[in-house]
Amino acid sequence: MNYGKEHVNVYRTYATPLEGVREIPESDFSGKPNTLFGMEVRAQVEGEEFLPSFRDGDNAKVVATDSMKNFILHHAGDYDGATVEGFLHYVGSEFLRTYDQMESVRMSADQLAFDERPVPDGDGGFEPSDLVFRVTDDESAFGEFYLTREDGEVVVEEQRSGVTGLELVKVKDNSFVGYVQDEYTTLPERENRTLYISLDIFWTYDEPEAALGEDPAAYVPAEQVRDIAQVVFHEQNVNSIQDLIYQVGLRVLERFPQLSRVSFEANNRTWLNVRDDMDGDAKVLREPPRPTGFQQFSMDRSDLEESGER
Ligand SMILES: O=c1[nH]c(=O)c2[nH]c(=O)[nH]c2[nH]1
Repeated sequence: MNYGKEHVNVYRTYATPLEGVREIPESDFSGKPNTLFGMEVRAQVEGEEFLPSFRDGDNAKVVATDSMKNFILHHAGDYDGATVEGFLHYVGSEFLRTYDQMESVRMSADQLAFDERPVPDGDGGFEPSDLVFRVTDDESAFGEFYLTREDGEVVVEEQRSGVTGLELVKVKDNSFVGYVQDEYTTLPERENRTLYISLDIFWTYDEPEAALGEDPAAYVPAEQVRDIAQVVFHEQNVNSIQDLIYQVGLRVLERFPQLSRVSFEANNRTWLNVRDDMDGDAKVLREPPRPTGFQQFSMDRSDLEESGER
């Protein structure tokens, strides 16, 4: 039994900048000004006291989902941190502190991305505008907290962070060979395909509080995980999407010892070759027809230890 509000879009200007994150070799991301901090938030609440609203039509304990929306919007103005996860933990905790009938809340959000735009710096070069941003539908940071109350205190039951909606194409140096060949097989083996994937990556911390970003050196920015995926894709000649996401997972666990788990949802969107008379690596490609393949994989630190032993 639960109810809540979703698609609560909130935009906060001049939020706290994210500074002091640890840098990694795969990424030039070292923080962001958060001049424009947007999120699409979802709030889901649970509690035995909501049963009469379902069973008897008695709304005495119901906080209207419209009020939940107002609560989220209002608290975006009071949040003094720099991360999606931090905001979700803050506003989720405030729900539990404000409304006794809420026993637990599941707060999640996708960050709405805005790109800095280059403008002349007056010295012959360019610098990012601090005023004008491009609205994008690029990949976005994701956060989720499931919070409950224990002895009157808010505790974290579950935490998940992520980056979703990555779309990457690698034009060559990907194969897909060696799979089962039987009477149902029509797909030709390919030593050098153009591989197009869409990818969501999720991670959980050993200590869920590290996801808040209050200690930036222990925080894992979605931008850095995105960059790891791109770099591993660039570097490795993989034999499948399965192979690729495993290699990305190892690198993420290696770079961020504060994470206990990383998981993937991949979709194969590889274009189809329409000509076999082109020179060299050149191809002409078209969209693939439905249906589409997917891969899901979850790994923890034991996978990293085993890979070191191989
Ligand atoms: O990377 C891939 N993994 C598969 O399992 C698969 N199956 C398929 O038809 N194409 C692909 N590509």
